[in-house]
Amino acid sequence: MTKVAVFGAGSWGTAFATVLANAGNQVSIWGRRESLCEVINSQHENPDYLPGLRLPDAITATHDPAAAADGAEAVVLAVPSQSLRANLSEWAGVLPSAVPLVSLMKGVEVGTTKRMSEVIAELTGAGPERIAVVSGPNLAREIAEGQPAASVVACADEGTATRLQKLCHSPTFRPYTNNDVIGCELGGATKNVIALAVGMAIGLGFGDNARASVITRGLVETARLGTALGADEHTFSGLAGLGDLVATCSSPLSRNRTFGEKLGQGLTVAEIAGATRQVAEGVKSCSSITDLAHHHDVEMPIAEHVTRVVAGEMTPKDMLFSLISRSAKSERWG
Ligand SMILES: NC(=O)c1ccc[n+]([C@@H]2O[C@H](COP(=O)([O-])OP(=O)(O)OC[C@H]3O[C@@H](n4cnc5c(N)ncnc54)[C@H](O)[C@@H]3O)[C@@H](O)[C@H]2O)c1
Ligand SMILES: O=P(O)(O)OC[C@H](O)CO
Repeated sequence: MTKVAVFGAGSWGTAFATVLANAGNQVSIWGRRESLCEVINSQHENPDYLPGLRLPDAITATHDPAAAADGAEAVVLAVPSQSLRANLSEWAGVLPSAVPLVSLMKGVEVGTTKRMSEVIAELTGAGPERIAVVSGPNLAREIAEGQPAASVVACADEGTATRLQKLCHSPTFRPYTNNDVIGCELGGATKNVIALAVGMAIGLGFGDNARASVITRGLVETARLGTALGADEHTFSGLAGLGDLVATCSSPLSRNRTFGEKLGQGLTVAEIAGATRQVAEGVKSCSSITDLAHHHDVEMPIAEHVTRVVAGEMTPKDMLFSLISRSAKSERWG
């Protein structure tokens, strides 16, 4: 049986471990809290992130990164984007030197504006043929419940992507390969920011026209940034683009949409963040995505406005009416 290591015992790390186990692999999860690892091993459940769901027997958890990585034929990384650099500095010595490193993360590093695959390359020295990304419409709870979903395994090396595709193709999870790592990562990170805006519209009591308008124009600005950075524009109409954007902006399970909804209802960033242990990546990544847009001279009005709301410089209501009142133009991708 193939062993896969999953670093991160949160919602998605645990749900993706379930996919891997259901696809026939032995999975070792590294968890930050020893007490949670003990509960996963003894009760086959992750009560903090996926309460009430029984995990497959092929999943075990450990607080020891060397034990998690030992003998693994692939290493999956599922920690918050902004902690990845610090985490990899600690783990670099124990990660196997020749196996694929798979990012499940949907964020852009604050300060450096690096995508997660770039942080992985910098910290581990791995080449593009070893670094992959899994991204798509994959709300963790639904996946862990065994509800059907598709996703994308992106890697510059087709052979690596195909091997990883086989590792995670389960009876309910259908992965497609893609060689556009940049597009898949930017699709995943930017949809979180658009979901914040959609959530704000919902929190303000606006209806489906407002949501659909933000989703559609959000996809346009995501593709605009992506193509400026070298992504394939077709990626944005695929699972890691439109697919993930629609799932996230439609689902009450989305942490980013929910965060936006609470902003729209008048709560502050500090109040909302203080009330949850889960990460809403868009709250930090909105500023790095806006920075990326500035560096590449790309117009991203929704991301810009969300960044201002998160920084406390604008209210959600002012944001939506400011977006509407921008100078009128032609509908186009360029
Ligand atoms: N939850 C989903 O539905 C989902 C789906 C696809 C992708 N993702 C992405 O996966 C990544 C992980 O998200 P998640 O949903 O598992 O988040 P989560 O909030 O559910 O869990 C985060 C995990 O990281 C750990 N953690 C927090 N701070 C840490 C630190 N400084 N060092 C190490 N570990 C730390 C937490 O203890 C927890 O185990 C994010 O980038 C997210 O966007 C999530
Ligand atoms: O709960 P969110 O908002 O982090 O979104 C989860 C996934 O990324 C959906 O694909």
